[in-house]
Order: sequence, then structure tokens, then C-alpha cells
Amino acid sequence: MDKIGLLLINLGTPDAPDAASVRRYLGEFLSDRRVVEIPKLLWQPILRGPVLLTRPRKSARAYQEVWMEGGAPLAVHTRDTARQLQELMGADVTVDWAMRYGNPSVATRLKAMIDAGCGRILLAPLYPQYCAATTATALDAAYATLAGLRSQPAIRTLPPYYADPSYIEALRASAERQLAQLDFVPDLLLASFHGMPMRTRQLGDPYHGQCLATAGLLAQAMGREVRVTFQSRFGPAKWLGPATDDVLRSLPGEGVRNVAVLTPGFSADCLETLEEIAMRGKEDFLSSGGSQFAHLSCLNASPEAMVLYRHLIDRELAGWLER
Ligand SMILES: C=CC1=C(C)c2cc3[nH]c(cc4nc(cc5[nH]c(cc1n2)c(C)c5CCC(=O)O)C(CCC(=O)O)=C4C)c(C)c3C=C
Ligand SMILES: [Fe+2]
Ligand SMILES: [Fe+2]
Repeated sequence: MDKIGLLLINLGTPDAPDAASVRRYLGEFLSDRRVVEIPKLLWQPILRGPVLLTRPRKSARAYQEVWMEGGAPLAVHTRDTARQLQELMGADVTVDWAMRYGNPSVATRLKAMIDAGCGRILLAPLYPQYCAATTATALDAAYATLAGLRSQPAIRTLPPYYADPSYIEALRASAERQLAQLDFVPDLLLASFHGMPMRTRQLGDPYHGQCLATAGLLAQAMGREVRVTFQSRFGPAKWLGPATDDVLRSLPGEGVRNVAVLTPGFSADCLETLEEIAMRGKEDFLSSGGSQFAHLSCLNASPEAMVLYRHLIDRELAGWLER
């Protein structure tokens, strides 16, 4: 039988925390028509002008605040996840990882897997909630690579797992482990998801409903309220709300003194969780009168994450792997 490959795909991140690297990364990311759905002729001059002239320097400073010894947090955690999964899966499955934007690219890692003899490949975009701007474009990149091949491998894709009991259990266990380590008891749990332009929801993207479903199931599993917000607004269009920063600033006025923020839509910690939430979100909350703030880490390559991914992957590989 053919060798089996598992390719974890995450969003992407710059190669280094400097303006030139961030400009290259943002140029690729924000040129994706799945991400910014403005006609190319209108958007490219704005992107190449004001956006790429100003944002890279500001973002590079933010990346410098969270950069790790092994590189960008998103890359470090995604690589750790792949390495640990490789150990768990054993020699039957070749595990690798790639980024939709930047490096290592989907094209290079997918081709390497095929060159290594993998005739059956499971593509696993690490997004619990489906969104065209994340899941679909990650798969587009893989299919574009396959389009250039005479001999293609058999392909399966990991479905969104936003309501899968194994995902909800991983979130619950990870949150409760971290809550037990805090030196305060939060009055409220906030689940902050990455935002999207409101228009994508009206056009039928299921992302918003899947975020609400995840938070509802997590609230049920934890037996307490989990309030949903959306972060990382970009550009002048109306985005999904309520906005995380607005809510963090208004909570003290509602009598919420202590808050813990989860970011369950991100499989791994990254700029958006470590800088935007754990640093700027904390400041928003404390400067508005809050007393104690905690950001709970993403699943990353935690023991809870390994149980989750092993379960999701084994289910997709059933029939390919005769264990
Ligand atoms: C129009 C812009 C954007 C859409 C739509 C969007 C959707 C979206 N993004 C993620 C996950 C991540 N985004 C990250 C960074 C990031 N996102 C945008 C813009 C849009 N995202 C920008 C401009 C940036 C770069 C950072 C900055 O300059 O502020 C990241 C982190 C990357 C990292 O290197 O750490 C993630 C992860 C999701 C899940 C999503 C839709 C649901
Ligand atoms: Fe984003
Ligand atoms: Fe951000």
C-alpha cells in the first residue's frame, strides 16, 4: 500500500520580526482574494500604497514583543504539534507542517511528501471553525500544487471540528487546567474569536455560526457563561461583533472585576493572541478599571491537543490505515 502523509496547515507568519519580512508576508496574505474581497484593481493600489507603507513597521514591533527563541510563535507551536504527532502516529504516517502564507509553503511541503512516496495524503487545515479566508484558501493552495502534477496522490481533508465533542473536551480540560493555576477567580470567561467582515456572513460563510456553536458547547461543558467577542478588526468595513477590545473596556463598568480570555478559534498562539489579547487586551481591561486579567493559552501542542488531533486524524485515516 502507498505511504500515508499528514500535512498540518496553518495561516502563516513572517520569517523574521522586521519590517521587510512583515511586508513580504502581508503582501502575500492580503493579496489573497479569499481574504480581502475587494476588486483587485481597487484593492492593490491601497495595499501597495498606504497599507504596506505603514503597517509592516508597526506590526514588526508587535512581532518583536512575542517572538520566541525558535521563531514566530505560530510556527513554533505548529512545528511542535507536527513533531509530537509524528511520534504518536509512528512510522505508518509521515507528518509534516506548512503555512498558507510565507514559509514553509504548502507547495514545497506537499511536493516533498509526494516525492517521499506518499500516495495518500490527509490535508489538515488547523482551523476548528470553517472560514473561506482560512480553511478554503489553505486547501486552494494544496489543490493548485496538485494541478501541476501528472500523477496525483489520493487526498482527504480534515473537516471543521468546531462542535466535535473531542474538541470541546480539549478546550474544557485545557481551560480548567489553566484556571486552576491562576491566583484569582475570574468573574467571567470571554471567548474571543478572530473577526471577519460582516458581509461574508451575509454571503453565506458559516464561520460566525460555528464560533457561536463552539462557545455554546463549551459553556455547557464548563457549566458557566462563556461570552463571545470578535477581535482583530481590519479596514473600514463593518466586522462581526461585539468587538473584543470594546467589551474588555466596558466590562469593569458592568461590575466584572476579574476576567479570563480564551481564544478557541486559534489552534496555536500567535500575534493575535499574545500581543493583541494578552498584552493590549489586558491593558484595555485594567485601564478601564478591571483588577485581574488572564489570557488562557491556545491548545498549541499541549497534552489536550494531542488527544484531540489523534482522535480527529485516526477517524479520517480509517480505511487508509488498517490498524
Ligand atoms: C482582511 C483581513 C483579514 C481577515 C479577513 C482575516 C481573517 C482571519 N485571520 C485568522 C487568523 C490569523 N490572522 C492573523 C494575523 C492577521 N490577520 C490579518 C487580517 C485578516 N485576517 C492581518 C493583517 C494579520 C497580521 C498581523 C497584523 O499585521 O496585525 C494571525 C496571526 C499570524 C501570526 O503571524 O502570528 C492568525 C492566526 C482567522 C482565523 C481568520 C478568519 C476567521
Ligand atoms: Fe487574521
Ligand atoms: Fe491584530
